Amino acid sequence: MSSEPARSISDDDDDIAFGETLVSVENLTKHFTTGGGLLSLRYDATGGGFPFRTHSDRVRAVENVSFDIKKGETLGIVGESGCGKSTLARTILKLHAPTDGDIYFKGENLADLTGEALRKRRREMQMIFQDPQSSLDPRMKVGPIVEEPMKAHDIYDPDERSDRVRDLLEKVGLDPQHYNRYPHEFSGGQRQRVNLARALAVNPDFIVCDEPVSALDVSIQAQVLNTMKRLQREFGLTYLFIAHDLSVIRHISDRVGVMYLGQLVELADRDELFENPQHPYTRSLLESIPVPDPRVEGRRGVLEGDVPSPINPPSGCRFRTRCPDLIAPDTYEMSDAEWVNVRRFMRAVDRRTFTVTDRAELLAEFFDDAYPDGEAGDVTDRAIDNVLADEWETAATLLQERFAEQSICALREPSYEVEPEHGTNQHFAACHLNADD
Ligand SMILES: Nc1ncnc2c1ncn2[C@@H]1O[C@H](COP(=O)(O)OP(=O)(O)OP(=O)(O)O)[C@@H](O)[C@H]1O
Repeated sequence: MSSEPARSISDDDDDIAFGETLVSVENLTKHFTTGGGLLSLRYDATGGGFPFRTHSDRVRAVENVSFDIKKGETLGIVGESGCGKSTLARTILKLHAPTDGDIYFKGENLADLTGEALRKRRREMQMIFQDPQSSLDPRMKVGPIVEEPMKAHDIYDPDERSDRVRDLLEKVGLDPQHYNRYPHEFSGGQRQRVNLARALAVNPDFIVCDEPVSALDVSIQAQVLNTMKRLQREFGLTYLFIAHDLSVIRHISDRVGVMYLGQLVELADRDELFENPQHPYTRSLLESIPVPDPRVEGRRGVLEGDVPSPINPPSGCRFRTRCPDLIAPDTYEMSDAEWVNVRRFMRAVDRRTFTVTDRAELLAEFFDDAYPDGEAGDVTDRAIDNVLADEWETAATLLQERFAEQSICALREPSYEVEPEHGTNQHFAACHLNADD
């Protein structure tokens, strides 16, 4: 966390002390319903032209997410595209209505606020988006763009506002003389600085940054991130910082949350998360960071398989269908080596990643060192017969039902606290491997 700000420009009497909880997100859930609205009204070509309604799908974009953010800290949220990062950000700021769960800001439940109280909280919570170009009106000069939120919230008189704009332009690293320039006259990095000035114009406490440097050249990213850090110290800001790029997250965050398919799967201090990751998904993400020296060999490409649909996510742990550490079902007696082979065979059948000509070849490829006995062996035998008879679908279903679906990873949703090795803050990891038994 950055040190106590040298100067606070906040005018509030309800200020939260540095290091105390500013934002609390509790069991936040956001589902989108698609396909069942007006757009799904179709004309039935065979039935007299009356519109009929198709079934609707429920996209589980964010599910049961909880965390606190302390005043003055940066909480980074990382995850692959589509895992729900933007939806989480927008729901926290009430740009989407939550399906369930609560958001507390300065101890107040945002759901309970209306009118002036809600307006005030909205002013205190600002957002910066990924694309600095499209979030700036090309017909407006930069001065009025930065001034506009002050007008909207009716704060400061007109002279104060334009002085404040010039001051803010300087603070974000731009020339105050650029007041009369248009957005297209700036580079991408400069435009993101204009966005920062605009967000700061209304004295926020909390800024949600949704991929703010992803559209920028790598060489510019660090400069903008360093400016954001400096502004954080100067104005006592708290950031929720969303990115898919782990190096960006590592650079800016005090704590990091990892999202997968709408859920938070791990949350820990920055160093703890990067040095002692406890969720197989986090480990896979960290291992997929490109190695600068191509001669250094890592365990690369471990994130196999597609991300399942958020409309019908897997039961239990959502990462289990891709997890390299899926836990063996305790219904069978299997050695570790046997389970590793069964799991590899099951995944390969599911994804049809091999061709076979006969049983001996298949056994050599998957079960050279260990073949399961007893019931697990019978199931594997049947699956092999199915594959050899070109009945892949039957084999895949059999293996899924008898092995994958019997694992604790499929049967129970995981949620565990882990003893941190770095620092003393909470380390949360939603993986059954962390169950202490
Ligand atoms: N308005 C919407 N209506 C229906 N589905 C939506 C809507 N907004 C997002 N989604 C779906 O919710 C899921 C999460 O999307 P979201 O944009 O939050 O992910 P993300 O992690 O921010 O991805 P990216 O980094 O690509 O922006 C996706 O499956 C997405 O298609």
